[in-house]
Amino acid sequence: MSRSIPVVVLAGYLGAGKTTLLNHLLRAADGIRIGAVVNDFGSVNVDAMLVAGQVDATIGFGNGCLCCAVDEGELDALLDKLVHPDGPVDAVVIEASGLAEPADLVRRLLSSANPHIEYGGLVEVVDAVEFHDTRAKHIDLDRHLRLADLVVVNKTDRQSDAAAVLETVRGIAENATVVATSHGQIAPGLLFDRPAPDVGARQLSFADLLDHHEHLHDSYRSATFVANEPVNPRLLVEFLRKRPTGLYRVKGPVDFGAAGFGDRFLLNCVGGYLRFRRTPWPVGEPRRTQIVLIGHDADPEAAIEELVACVEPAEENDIFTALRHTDHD
Ligand SMILES: Nc1nc2c(ncn2[C@@H]2O[C@H](COP(=O)(O)OP(=O)(O)OP(=O)(O)O)[C@@H](O)[C@H]2O)c(=O)[nH]1
Repeated sequence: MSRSIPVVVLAGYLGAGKTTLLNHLLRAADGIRIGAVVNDFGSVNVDAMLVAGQVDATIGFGNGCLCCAVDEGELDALLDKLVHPDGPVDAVVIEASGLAEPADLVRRLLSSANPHIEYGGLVEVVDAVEFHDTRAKHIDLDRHLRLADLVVVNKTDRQSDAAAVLETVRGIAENATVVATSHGQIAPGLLFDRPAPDVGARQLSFADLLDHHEHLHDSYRSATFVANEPVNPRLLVEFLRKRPTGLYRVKGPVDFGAAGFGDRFLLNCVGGYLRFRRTPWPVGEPRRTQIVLIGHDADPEAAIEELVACVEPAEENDIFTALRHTDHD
């Protein structure tokens, strides 16, 4: 099966902590090979990463601004070096320069012709200490927060009233997952895939459906929903649209049965982004839905109960709700 490589865009105003967060991800990725696309080589700890065998591909830009440096074609060429089925990386992080417009970068990424790329979310890093000043100086900050799929409120170690900053950010970025950190220490599992558990070919019990994992030290939780009966496309899309904001990523193969023309619909839902990729079921892959839910401050168990309620026969037009969000291979 061809791999899809998540590409995460890391944005935030000058000095918010983007490079610190990237370095943390490179250190803590635990076997996930990250390709880092940066605009300032000097500040990324490339030597240390090479020593630890953690960096497999890094590409820098001469003029310091990714957004200005590449048009759509050039971004594609750049990602082609990093992203192909047998390529050297499992995930890519593009660090936008402090002044870049994140919407441009996301748009360029989404229109990429590279078939192996998967949108991995827009992460906006915010300096908790400078938040009010930055907001006063940059009228675009609120808009950037609203665009973000994940907001990282960083430098909470230096902000005595971090709770107030968090509340303000949550009020602005209503649909984003908001995480408080110091030194950018978010759980890599919030951004990048972990392999789905192998549930084998046996009959699944309700306990299997509720199979979930807590990563207490990582401050994120994941759960896996498995269904052997077809899922109703309308109910699934409604669930995804209304899910709690903390449920950051939802992904995996979905079986809509005859309503889905017997095809496999690969779901990739990150923050406000929702897309299915429709392909025939690969030979040997069991036709069943296997969705992984990854969240921060969210209750995956409650979400799984809602997903159980989506296992329903589809009405004639229900598939159109999913097709509106579907790409063909
Ligand atoms: N106290 C504290 N310092 C931090 C934290 N995160 C980052 N820093 C420091 O803040 C400064 C800026 O961090 P960077 O990671 O370089 O920020 P950036 O967003 O990449 O900056 P630009 O590339 O200039 O836009 C550095 O000196 C970091 O060591 C944090 O959570 N707490």
